[in-house]
Amino acid sequence: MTAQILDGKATAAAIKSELATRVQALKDRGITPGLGTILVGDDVGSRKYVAGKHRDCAEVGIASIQRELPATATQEEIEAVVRELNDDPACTGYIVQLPLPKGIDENRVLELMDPAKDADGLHPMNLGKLVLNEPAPLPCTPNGVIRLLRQHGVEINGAHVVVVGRGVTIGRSMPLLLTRRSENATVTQCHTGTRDLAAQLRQADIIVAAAGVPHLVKPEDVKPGAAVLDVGVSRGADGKISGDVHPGVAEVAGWLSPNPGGVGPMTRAMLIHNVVEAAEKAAV
Ligand SMILES: Nc1nc2c(c(=O)[nH]1)N[C@@H](CN(C=O)c1ccc(C(=O)N[C@@H](CCC(=O)O)C(=O)O)cc1)CN2
Repeated sequence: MTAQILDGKATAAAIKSELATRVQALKDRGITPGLGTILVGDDVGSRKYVAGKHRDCAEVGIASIQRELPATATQEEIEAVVRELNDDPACTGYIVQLPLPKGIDENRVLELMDPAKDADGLHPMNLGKLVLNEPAPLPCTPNGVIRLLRQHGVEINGAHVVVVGRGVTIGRSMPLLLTRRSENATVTQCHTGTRDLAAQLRQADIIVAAAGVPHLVKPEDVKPGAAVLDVGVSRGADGKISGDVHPGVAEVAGWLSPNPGGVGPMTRAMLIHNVVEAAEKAAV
């Protein structure tokens, strides 16, 4: 078996094209959405991701507001920029690129954001709304995973999904999205404390690998025909990306998201989606 590719690049391009039409409709009413980003430090990956987010903004007609601080920035300096974007009317939504440098209280920074401008869906109020099933911006990577599966006709309803990872940007909220009535999946969440990960993986109809451990998911751990989403990113000294999924999985899985070119572009498309939705909501 050779897996069908879950093409994040093409799917994201189609979503962005539809969003560009909605941005134009807002502009026709005199409203220009603006995405702000706060980047702290010099992590190569974070810098690339933020640059990609601003390229997407230009592509769909959203204004860009970029704030950068050095790795030595203090908690107070970062919080001052958060307050500035909270108060800036040109900034209709923004994100704080994660992770923040060691020693910075990430949660305090996220809590300080105006929840109405939280384009990532990571403010505690918006995560709480997700738990309560109330409308809120959805975390971008988990939402991108679901859109990618739907676009390629992978059955989520009734599927057993194994999520590997418990980080704030995906692992924590992925099960919440998957177990909504609209998705109706059964989820097992695994992490570094899971005793026999391979045994859990072998039960899965869908695997979402977001551990950040290169080639953690091996071909022999995958049920033939399963859908495998490679979310984790480990970057070598040469800047080359290794995903969480061993390349041999392509011979066993029914569907596989490439990395790069899978969930990454979908994360960015879902961010633009959140910015457009927030601007439309504010315009009513
Ligand atoms: N505030 C946030 N921080 C982080 C998030 C997030 O959703 N919000 N998620 C990840 C990183 N991430 C988003 O910021 C992200 C990861 C990957 C990509 C992407 O387009 N990747 C490309 C490859 C790019 C490259 O060459 O390195 C791909 O997969 O094709 C975009 C965004 C952690 N932080």
